[in-house]
Amino acid sequence: MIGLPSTITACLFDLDGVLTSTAALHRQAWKQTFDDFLKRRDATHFTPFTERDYASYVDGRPRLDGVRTFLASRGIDLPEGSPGDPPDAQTVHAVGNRKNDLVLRIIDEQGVRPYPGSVRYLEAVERAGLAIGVVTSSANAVSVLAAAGLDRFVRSRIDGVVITRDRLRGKPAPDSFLAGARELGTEPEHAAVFEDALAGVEAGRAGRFGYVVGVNRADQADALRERGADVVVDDLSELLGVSA
Ligand SMILES: O=P(O)(O)OC[C@H]1O[C@@H](O)[C@H](O)[C@@H](O)[C@@H]1O
Repeated sequence: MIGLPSTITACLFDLDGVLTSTAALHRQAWKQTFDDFLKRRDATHFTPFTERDYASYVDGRPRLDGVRTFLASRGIDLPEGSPGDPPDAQTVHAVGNRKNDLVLRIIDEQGVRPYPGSVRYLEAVERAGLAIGVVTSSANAVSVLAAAGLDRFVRSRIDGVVITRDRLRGKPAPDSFLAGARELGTEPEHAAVFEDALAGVEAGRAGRFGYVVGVNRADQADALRERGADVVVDDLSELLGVSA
């Protein structure tokens, strides 16, 4: 038993914070990036980037959407710029590049760890014969999946690179999850979404997926439920041995 309704034939997992512990590394890199940016822009009125800012404006969204959404929340509008902008330029792309340099350095230093409960859950899902896909906004998913040794489970992957290439709207829009379901040949009503980010749970609800599992890694169980999670767990292993 894997804790899902019997109508579910496919599972779409977010990556950072659901399968691997990399969500905390992204949060750390974003905080440093935005705090440096805000201080440099106006040191006198500096108000730090908070956990709440991360959950509301950045978590789960594609990198550049995170930059735009957070800066808009502070009334800051930067030119888009272009992908090759140097990290110290005053553009949306440059801020994104700065964060990416930093997160890659942090990942390199601290390593990528899959949650043991998530590995056990993936094994159980595989044994139960359900299809497995990963749907993440991160453009670094290929290397993170490989470093965590999880690529062997994954039949389809929609990531930040695919989202940009195919011009999909990022989470909280449902497009990336809908693309994941399509790749697995499943209708959304027969697929379950697994998400730790508020924007991701919202995307699962907006796409009318058959079941949305909220994974509570940041003390936000109520908010995950409010955004549309059918069930909230602290770890995927809680679903093992449970019938929904
Ligand atoms: O910067 P990347 O690796 O493309 O990741 C984009 C986003 O990917 C999501 O998985 C994370 O929750 C966000 O924190 C991150 O910003």
